[in-house]
Parts: sequence; C-alpha cells; structure tokens
Amino acid sequence: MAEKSIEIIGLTKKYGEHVAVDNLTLSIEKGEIFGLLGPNGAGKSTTILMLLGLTEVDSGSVKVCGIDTTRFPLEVKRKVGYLPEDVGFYNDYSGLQNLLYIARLNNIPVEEAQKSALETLADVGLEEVKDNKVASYSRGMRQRLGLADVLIKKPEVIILDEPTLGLDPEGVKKFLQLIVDLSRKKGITVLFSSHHLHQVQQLCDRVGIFVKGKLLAEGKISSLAEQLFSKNTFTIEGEISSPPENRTPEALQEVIDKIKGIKEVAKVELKNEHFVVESKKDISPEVSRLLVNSGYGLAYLSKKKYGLDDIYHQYFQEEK
Ligand SMILES: Nc1ncnc2c1ncn2[C@@H]1O[C@H](COP(=O)(O)OP(=O)(O)OP(=O)(O)O)[C@@H](O)[C@H]1O
Repeated sequence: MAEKSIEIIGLTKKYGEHVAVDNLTLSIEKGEIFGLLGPNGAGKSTTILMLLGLTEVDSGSVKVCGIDTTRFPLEVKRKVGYLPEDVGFYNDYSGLQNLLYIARLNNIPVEEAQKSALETLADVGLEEVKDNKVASYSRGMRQRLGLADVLIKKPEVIILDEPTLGLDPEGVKKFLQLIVDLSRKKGITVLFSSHHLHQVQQLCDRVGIFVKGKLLAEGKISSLAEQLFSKNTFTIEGEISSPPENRTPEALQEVIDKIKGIKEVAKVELKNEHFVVESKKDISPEVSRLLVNSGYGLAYLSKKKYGLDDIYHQYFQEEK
C-alpha cells in the first residue's frame, strides 16, 4: 500500500456554534499533488491550521508523515513547509540574505545554509537575482523566494494556500510548473488549497471539493467526471461546417429536430454552429449521418470531456 503523507480522520472544528470543518476524512499519498478546492469560507484555511498544529482540533485525528499533529506539533512543523498567500521579507536584504536569515531561524548550520540557499535559489529560478534587494522583486519573484523559504527546510510535505494571488497569467503558469517539477524531482507531497478551478486542474493529481466544511467529493478529475456525468448519459458535441448555400434557420432546425427524434436522445442544444447532444448511448454515427445527408459538413464531433468547472458547478447545483 502507498505510504500516506497526510491522514485525516473524522476531523471537526467549531467556532462557537459554527462548524468550520465537519467530520473530514482524507488521505494524501507520498509524492502526490492534492488540490483542496472550495469557495471562500469553505474551511480550507482552518483545515490547514489543524494540519500544522496551529489551532486546536475539536474531534478527530490528523497525522502528517505518520506523526500526530495534535500531540507533536513541533515534530510535524519540521517536516512541513507552509507557503501562505503573501510572505513577508526584509525588503532591504537581498534574496540570498533573506534566505540565509530563514536558515538561521531554522537552526541550519552556517556552511550548510550557504550551500543549501544557493541550490534552493537555483531550484526556484532566482539564481541571477539572488544579490538584488527584495524591494526590487516582482510579485512572482517574491512568491518564488517564499517557496525557497519553504524548501530550504527540506520538507517532506508542502502546503500552499492560494499562492498565486496577484500573479499575472504567465507568472501563474510558471509558478505552478515549478511546483510540479519540484514535487516530482524531490518526491515532495503537495497540498494546494485554492478556489481557482483551472489552476487546480492544471496542477493536481487528485482533488477534493470542499464546501461549507464538508468534503463533497474526492478523486481524480477523470473519475469524478465519470461518477457525475456518465451514469446514463453520453454527451457529444460538434460543430457544423460548410453549410449549404440555401441554408436557412428552418432547414437547420429540421435536422436538429431529426436528431431530437432519435429514441435515446434526451437533449439537443444548438448555439450558432456549435451543438451539444445528450443521450443514453453514443449516437455519434447517427448524428453525423443525419447532418451529412442533409448537406452539412462537420468541423468536429467528439465525446465531451468534462473538466473541473463542470464537476464543481454540478456539485454546487446539488448543494442548492
Ligand atoms: N478564528 C475564527 N473565528 C470564528 N470563525 C472563524 C475563524 N476562522 C474562520 N472562521 C469561519 O470558519 C469558516 C471557514 O473559514 P476558513 O478561513 O477556514 O475558510 P477558507 O475555505 O479558507 O476560506 P478563504 O478562502 O476565504 O480563506 C468561515 O465561515 C469563517 O468565517
């Protein structure tokens, strides 16, 4: 069985009468990149605080690298690196000086710290600007330095709480790629907490959908999609091309009505040239035949692939 880096069983946290985390059970394997996905106030930060031993647990248990966080918080902190939304630095110090300062706070011997700081700065792509003052760093560079702060402790697990806030799209892409590369290269387990669906989809091996303190679903994106959407429906989508000269809305509607007339079809949606058909079985051949026989061409026809946004919104619909 795969080694577990994080093991949470029946975890509950209340603030007065308000249940912020409700009976959460979740395991994350060593080396896995797990996305904790949920809207504001879902309880993600509270869960992270409990993982780090920074807030008391009302009931349940949390183990990180096999160590009980509630009983041995200091031991856990040695194994876990935590990157919050925004990291504070000494702006008048260089990136290297800031990192050496963190190394000293973590009791890393001076010689080892020097070597490790240079290696870590190279790992996060700040080698060339290591001697520049942090005041001159962009938001993306500051987040990379934040990651270096975390990595210099050589953690087994890193927890990232909305780390891409304020980065431009290119900065986000590079930062996420850096996390994947580091995790794969060093075998680090990553817990990535975010409400950004696309970032989670891009980065994570597995996701947990967390709403109002409860984990509604958990798994690989592909298997969550299957559970939700493939019970008895096939969804195919396509685009009509090379419409006939004499094409009229009425003529197209006629073909759409023929598709609707197929026994297994539950729903057909048409928007401009793009159409989506939901049915009980895969009727791609029938759809393409009907269109082609009516003089239309097909730019493409494929089984719709569901992404995390479809999954997420489906859960929200169920919640309402
Ligand atoms: N110290 C506190 N005292 C009282 N209530 C709190 C406290 N911290 C969090 N809460 C409440 O607990 C719930 C969960 O908050 P939490 O910050 O864990 O959510 P989150 O998913 O991290 O959201 P965000 O993305 O906004 O940080 C919210 O309803 C919040 O108002």
